[in-house]
Formats: sequence, structure tokens, C-alpha cells
Amino acid sequence: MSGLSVTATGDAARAVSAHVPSLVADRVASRVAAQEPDLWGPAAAEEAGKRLGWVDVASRSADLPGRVASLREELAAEGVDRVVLCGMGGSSLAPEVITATAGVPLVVLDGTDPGQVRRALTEGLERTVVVVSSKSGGTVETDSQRRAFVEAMTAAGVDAARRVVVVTDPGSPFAQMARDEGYRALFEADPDVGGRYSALTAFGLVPAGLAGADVQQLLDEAAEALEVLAADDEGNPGLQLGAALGGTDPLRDKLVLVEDGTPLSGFGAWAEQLVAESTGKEGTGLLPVVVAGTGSPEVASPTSDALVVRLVGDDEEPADGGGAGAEVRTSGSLGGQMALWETAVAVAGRLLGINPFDQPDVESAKQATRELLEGSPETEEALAVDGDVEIRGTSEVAGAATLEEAVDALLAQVDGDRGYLAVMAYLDREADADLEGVREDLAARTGRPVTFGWGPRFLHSTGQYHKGGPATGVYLQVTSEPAGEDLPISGRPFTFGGLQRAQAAGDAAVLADHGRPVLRLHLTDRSALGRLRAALAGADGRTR
Ligand SMILES: O=P(O)(O)OC[C@H]1O[C@](O)(CO)[C@@H](O)[C@@H]1O
Repeated sequence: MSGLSVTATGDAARAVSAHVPSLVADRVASRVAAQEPDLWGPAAAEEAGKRLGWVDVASRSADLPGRVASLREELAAEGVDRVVLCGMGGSSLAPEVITATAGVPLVVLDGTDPGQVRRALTEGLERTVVVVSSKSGGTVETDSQRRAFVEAMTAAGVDAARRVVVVTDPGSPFAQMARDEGYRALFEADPDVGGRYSALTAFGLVPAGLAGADVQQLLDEAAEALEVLAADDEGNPGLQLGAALGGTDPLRDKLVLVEDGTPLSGFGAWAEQLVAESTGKEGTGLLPVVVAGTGSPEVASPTSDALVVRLVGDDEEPADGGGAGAEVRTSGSLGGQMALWETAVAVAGRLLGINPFDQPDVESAKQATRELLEGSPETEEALAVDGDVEIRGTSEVAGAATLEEAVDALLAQVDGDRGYLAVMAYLDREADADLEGVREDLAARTGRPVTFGWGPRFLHSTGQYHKGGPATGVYLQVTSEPAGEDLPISGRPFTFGGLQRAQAAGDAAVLADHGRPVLRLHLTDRSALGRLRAALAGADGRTR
């Protein structure tokens, strides 16, 4: 028994009835398990041919729990018990949910905010091991974080080479660097598994295992689930969830994810990347909307284009199959749920007619950032300055003279039937965490789904959907001067603050090129956050 459960109601149940029989007839489950690359059309076959290794992850990762446990013991004997993970997207989201669910501490550094980076650098360096994770070995945020740690450790008299563990693909620049620098350990990951499918490879298991999570158990859970998920059977939960995700008609493309009794902690952020980067392309896809709880507007009164997915506990009563709206409930162990969602997203990709294994629109923002880093960081004149807030943006917000007017102008662009608002905050996701509360305010204010992402983290998640998915979004970007001093990056001509601003400007430029309405608010003093929050909440009682 895998303990996996998927139940669907309303339109989701109808999608299951409509699609699962043909998925079974086409032997989709067993063909995914056999790693047949032709399930997503001829154009996707080459990529799929090197991206399906996750289906036998339990055997591919079999040596990892032992290797990680030995390294953890060695480090503990040296008094090293604080684990920091530097990595973005698929290289950090899985360890975050694994350790949060296991209740073991892991410092996840997946940002470039100078204050956030500095904090990670100043707490307990003498007992810290840093896991530097990047599949490509070329991600600028991760390399910058590594440089910062090496410099800070060296300055503190700690032998940095003994404290850096690298996880990367064989042959990547990071693999070479780990050898050249003599870093403590190099874990070469499985190249046949893509970043967002890599939860149960070295990317998820090394940092989580070093932090003390039971990674062998995760693999056992996944192995058990993958057997069930390989069956050409109408009861296969992977086919059911895949059909519910990709097969509603018309497509309910706002996927509202809510923890509702699940023992898993933070699963939504991991699933968000898997779903958004896998499906958001060619003008279609599913927008994950991760909400705080069942009282959130998108759950309490779902819009007609929403599919609500409740992550429930194992003893939850199954929902009945009829009714209006659309809901799905899933439950099961963490390793099982990871395998379930990976399978379901691959199945949904087939139904949506896209290649779930590429991310064609991510590179454009990276390229725009590189150009800005090589030139001047901010070239766009402010349209208006209101106190400590500089206002920039596309033509839709050009007439605004005040912060409130600019916000109103942007919100007026949210389409009442299919639209969504994405808030993208390039701030310190720990110190400025309160800002996340505006998500609910804006959802109530607009009556539409609202996403909230911390930059640059979201660029490796919903960023693909923003550019490649349907043109139904409007975008609110928040940047700020650093709360304290900016932080140089050793050996680089730019600072963490400069990198953060360049990533924001680069992404905004690409969104504008795609014809998306964008409002950019830059706080010249971070104390203006309170005012910003009030303006977004519509604290003066204005609603649309
Ligand atoms: O592991 P890497 O190569 O540093 O990439 C991090 C993330 O960046 C992306 O490649 C693109 O955003 C993701 O797919 C990936 O998980």
C-alpha cells in the first residue's frame, strides 16, 4: 500500500472520467515508467529522452543515504552542525519541504537580498557547512552565495574548502570548481533527471540528509508509490490527478493549493515550481496559487476558472464525486506525494499538448539580467516619485502620479474572467515576511487569484509561466534600496543589491516585451513598506 489518495469532485471528477480511460488504453502510466520519450509529441522526444530518470529514482539514488550519513557523522565529529543550502528553484525547494516536514533545521539561502545574505553569513560560521547546489553549475545567484560564504569563512579563520559541499551535474562548471578548489565533497547528480523533478536525487537528499532528515525513508516511500503509479489502471492516482490538472474543460487553469490537514509542511512551494515551469508555455499552462489557509479568498469563494487542490491528512474522508466547482484532495507520505505530483504533471503535460520537461522562457530574463549587469543597473526613468516610492511601469500605469493611483491603474487591468495578479517582491523574505499578507488583501480586493513570489526565487518557478503561459496576468514588482549596507560579491563587478535590482529590471523588461502590464515600485527607503502595504490593501476602503 502506497497510502496515496486522490479524490476529485465537480469538473475535476468529470475530467477524471473523461480522460483516465484513454490514458489507460494508451498505456501512459507504464510507458512513463518505461521512460518512453515519445508521449509528448515528436518535438519533445529528445528532451524527454534525458529527463525521465525520476521514475526509478529509488535505485538511482540508492547509495546516497549512506554517503550522506557518513559525511554528516564526520562533520558532527568536527562540531559542524549548521547546514546552509545555497541554490535556486529545483536545487532548493525540495530540501526545504523535506526538512520542514521532518522538523530539522536547514538554512535555505535562495535569495540575493543583501540583508538576508548577510544574516546567513554572520550566524555560527565556525559550525557551518554550506551545500552549494546547481544542476547547471551556472546559476548566478548560487555562485554569488558561494563566493560570499567562502570569503566570510576565510575572513573568520575557517577553512572554507573543508566546509563547502557541491551538488551538481557531472561535467558542469561547479564540478570542475569543486575539484580545483578541493572542496569537502562533490556529489554528482543524475543528469537524466531535470531540476524540478530532482527532489529525490542528490539535490533533495544531500542537504536534507546532512540536516538530519531520514532520506532513506523518503526513497522507500517513493519506491512504493512509483510501483502504483506505473499501473495502467483506472485507479492509478497519478493518472487521476494528471487528468484533473490537465483535463478540465474549459481548462481551470488557476490551481489553488492549500494545506488542509496535511502533515507535510510547505509542499505548495515545491509543487508550485513543478507545475508552473512544467506546464506554463506555448500560451497555456496551470498557474499555481499557493494560499495560506482554507479561509483564503481563492478557497472560500473560488473563481470559475479555479481548481482547488486540498492537501489533506491520511484519515480525511473522501470528498463525494458530484457537485459544482472543482476540487481535488490528495494525501500520502512526502516521498509518495512527490512521485505522485511528478507523474501527474507529466500526464497533465500530455493532455495540455506541451513538453513538461523544458523551460523555454526562463533564459530570456537571465539574458536581460546579464545585459543590465554589464551595463548600467537601472536605465528606466521613474514615471513619478511619491515620497519614498519611485513608480515605473508599462503604458497602463503611465498616468499615475501617486502610489495609490498607480496601484489602482494596475488593478484595473486584471481581467474579471480569466485574469490574475502576480506580486513579485525582491526583498528579504525573512525580515520582510509580513508583506506576504497583501496576497490575501489583493485577492479580496480584485476578486481574482493572486500569487506572491519572492524575487529572484520565483523566477525559477512561476517566472516561466508568467512569460510562457496565457497572457492573462498583470504584474506588480516591488524592489527597494537595501535595508542596511549593500554587500559586495567577491570577484564580481556587482553587489548583491545590484544583482537583485538587475534581476528585477531584467524580468520586468521581458514581461513588458511580452505585452504584459507591469507596475514597478521601488522603495528608496525600506521603511516605506508599511505605506506600500496599506496602499495594496486598499486601507482607505477603496475596492474595485
Ligand atoms: O540547478 P540550477 O541549474 O542552478 O537551476 C536552478 C533552477 O533554474 C532553472 O533552471 C530555471 O529557472 C530551474 O529549472 C532550476 O530548478
